[in-house]
Amino acid sequence: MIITLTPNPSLDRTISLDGILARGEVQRAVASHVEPGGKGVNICRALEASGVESLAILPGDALDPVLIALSDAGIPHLGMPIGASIRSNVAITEPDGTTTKVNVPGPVLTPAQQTELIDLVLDRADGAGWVVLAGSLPPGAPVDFYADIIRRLRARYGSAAPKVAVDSSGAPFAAAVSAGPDLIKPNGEELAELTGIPDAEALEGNPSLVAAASARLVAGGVGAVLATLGAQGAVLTTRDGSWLAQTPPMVAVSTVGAGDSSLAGFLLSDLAGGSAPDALRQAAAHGAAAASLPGSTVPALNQTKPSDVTVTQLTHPKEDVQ
Ligand SMILES: O=P(O)(O)OC[C@@]1(O)O[C@H](CO)[C@@H](O)[C@@H]1O
Repeated sequence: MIITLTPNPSLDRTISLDGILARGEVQRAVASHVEPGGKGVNICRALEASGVESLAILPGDALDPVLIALSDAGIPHLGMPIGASIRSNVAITEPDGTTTKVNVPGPVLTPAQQTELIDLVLDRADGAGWVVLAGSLPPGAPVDFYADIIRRLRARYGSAAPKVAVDSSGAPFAAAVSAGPDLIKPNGEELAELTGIPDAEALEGNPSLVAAASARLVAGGVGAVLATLGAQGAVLTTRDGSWLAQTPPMVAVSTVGAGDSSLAGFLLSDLAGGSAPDALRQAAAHGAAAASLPGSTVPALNQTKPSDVTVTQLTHPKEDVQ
């Protein structure tokens, strides 16, 4: 069982253009998709598509379009009523795969609502294999919101605590990293920010540098770093080493949620007893399959092609991981 917490979920609208996005112009879209979203929600959608038991915990009223869509799709979820609408995020995709995304802040969670949400996660985590803390924080939540959950899960369940994965951004991500989660899933930009590397683009294009930066986080107490690098592939770093996964070149349809699908692929392989390189291979296969689908559509395991993924071991100075 995998529990995800999405404290700032969204209704994702993806608008497809048949040309280039023109700022300041009126343009006609050729298609539009609406899906329940937010990183943890997407992860549960991907796990559910592959028959893996999961529960999406999120703030949201029973009649909110996001919760209705989750019910209609048969995604197990637990919504905490907030008396406000879940935000709507917009993505605009161009034929060459370029995706422009605009995310809005979302409804405020009061301190009492934050406590209630955290208690839901702590209570439901009993016996879970993984708890995934995913996405931005809603306005009103303190930066150590995720870090606090990690510490409280470990205080409550001790050696039986579920493993914790985090995918967020900015200060809340950095604070969570300092609590030593079992897995983090940054993209290149987030990894650069977490490790103080000024040139994110140079980092993304250099897998050995990604491995060395990730190794510093592992040395600091993070269990593993799954860095997703878009077309450059993905790099997994653990105390045992680093591996690079690469998929055949492709033109993306929509990259929205590809990172979430990668994390879902990693988790489902890990739950099935896969080795670190196996889990990385499935993560890359899931990410590529997601990018080939419209909107934030998630692939099922049988839509992914792990045999197309090349996994190679990377070297980085051993002292970096001690
Ligand atoms: O604003 P956040 O919480 O950082 O990201 C939200 C979001 O962009 O993440 C998912 C894709 O990863 C989308 O479903 C959703 O709109």
